[in-house]
Amino acid sequence: MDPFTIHSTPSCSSSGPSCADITAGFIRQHPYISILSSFAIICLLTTVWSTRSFNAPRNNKSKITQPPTIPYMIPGLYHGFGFLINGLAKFFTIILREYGERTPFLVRPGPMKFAIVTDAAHIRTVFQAKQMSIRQLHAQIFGKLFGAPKSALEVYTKDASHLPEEQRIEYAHISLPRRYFTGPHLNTLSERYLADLRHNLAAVHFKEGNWVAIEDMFSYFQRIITRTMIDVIFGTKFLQLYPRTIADFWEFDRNLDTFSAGTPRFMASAAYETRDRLLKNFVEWEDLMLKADGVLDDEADWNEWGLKFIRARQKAFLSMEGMNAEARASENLGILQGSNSNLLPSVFWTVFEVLRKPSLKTKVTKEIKQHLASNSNTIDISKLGTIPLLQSLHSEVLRLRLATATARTVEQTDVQLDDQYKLTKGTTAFVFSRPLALNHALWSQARPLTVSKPLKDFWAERFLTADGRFSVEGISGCWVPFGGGTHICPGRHFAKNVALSTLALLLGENEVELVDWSVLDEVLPEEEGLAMGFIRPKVDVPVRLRKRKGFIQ
Ligand code: HEM
Repeated sequence: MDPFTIHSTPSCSSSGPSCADITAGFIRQHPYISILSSFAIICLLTTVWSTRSFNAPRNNKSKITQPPTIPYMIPGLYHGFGFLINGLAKFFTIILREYGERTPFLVRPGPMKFAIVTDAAHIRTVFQAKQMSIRQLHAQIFGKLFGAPKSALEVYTKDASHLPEEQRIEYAHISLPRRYFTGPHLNTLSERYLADLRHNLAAVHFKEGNWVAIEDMFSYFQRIITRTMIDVIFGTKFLQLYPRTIADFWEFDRNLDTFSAGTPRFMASAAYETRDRLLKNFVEWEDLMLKADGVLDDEADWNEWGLKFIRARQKAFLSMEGMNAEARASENLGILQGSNSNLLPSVFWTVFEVLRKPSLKTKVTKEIKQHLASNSNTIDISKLGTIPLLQSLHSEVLRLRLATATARTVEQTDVQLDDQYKLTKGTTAFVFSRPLALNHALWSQARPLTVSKPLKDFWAERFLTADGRFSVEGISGCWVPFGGGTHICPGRHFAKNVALSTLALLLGENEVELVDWSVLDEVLPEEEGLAMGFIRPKVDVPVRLRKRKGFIQ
């Protein structure tokens, strides 16, 4: 065949069928084309319309309305697709990166309505509003993330005000942690942590006089500190029975987004199997505890089955209708996650920042030496937590290296955010710690001294006042790593004690050095917009440790 011959193709000519006829015939033969093109047109129009309404200036300023909804493509589904494919953390990260400057606004993954607030006054309102609660969110979290059975979810949402206090979920979630993570209980708990950490460090490999190389400080901390936290909270029996828990927990934690997006089991079977194993172990462990004579009523702050706090919770759950063994196991998985997930990076970055700045290391070591317990060369944890420099160091780590999210849902009447916007029933407001932590205008207005160094940089002294005191006065609205209001993290004092006593133990009882200074520039990723989670070191940080003879002199 002549390669240059132009072959005839169906064309629109005056003699043959018209263009419209050909198109109509084609569409009749392929009806899905018309459905797809109608859908594309609807999406296009919806995008144009929703973008215009999001950007439109507010004409009627006297009318209080809901915040605008960020642009979307598909009516009814709104932003549901992005939510499903990305999971909660990535979804919010993308949204904050794009619209973070324009809050408050609404995001709507399908039937849910989320409000994003970053203004300090709005956040105060959200934390304090009586009409907002955490109930709906808890039902979601325990159902989706921690695998609670459907039959238990009502416990989180139904009104239990007619029941005795001990049979309400708030008793286990608010009253008990407040009681057992403060005052004398906090001291016992923190001492226990320090003793167990010392024991676990010694058990690994430390001998006086020998340098021990650690290839990656982050995974080393993951193993040793998670072990210590589990020994303290759930007792030493737990890891004896289920030694795989540490690895399983971090595998579970890595997959939180999979669970929050509601990914079906067949698409993430390994993640679900890991969670099943953790839950099964908690069920079995509790069963053994309940069979052990007198353990549940033991008044000691700690025994080999864990903290009194855990036993008191188990007892409370046993009296609540719907909280069966599986539901109690998900609650324990929640405690395992809540007590380790953010804690680990906070300890890692605290130690890392001190090790990489020799002048800070010298100052911190001097403070630790000055605050040893009287008459002995051991660490006095309650004193440690009052040293201004260490308090500031810890707060700065939480400000810059963690990204926490807190949420509350409007239960009944509207909540007025300001003279323009309100949140209506069913809206869940999200507060993210990180956009606030990096908001220069807010910090400089609240306390100008805090921005003497750029907020994107780590500055251990940021929270010190001109006369050297530690204070969050004026800046508490921009620093919310622990959430706020009634549900503010009850473990925050313990978290501080853990981070600072780990640092003091490492520096005081050991010599610790970074091995490879050349990796320092590569450790920190650019994670400005991260909405939830923590800044993970990009490369391994090798260190070496040598046990001192006694405590540092
Ligand atoms: C640096 C470490 C930690 C951070 C950044 C952190 C952060 C948070 C945040 C943001 C919340 C939600 C607060 C709210 O809704 O307003 C929370 C709740 C909670 N945290 Fe922590 N947390 C840490 C360590 C711990 C530890 C060590 C424990 C216990 C041993 C703990 C126990 C809890 C509990 C039980 C809740 C639930 C409170 C409730 O629902 O009322 N946390 N935490």
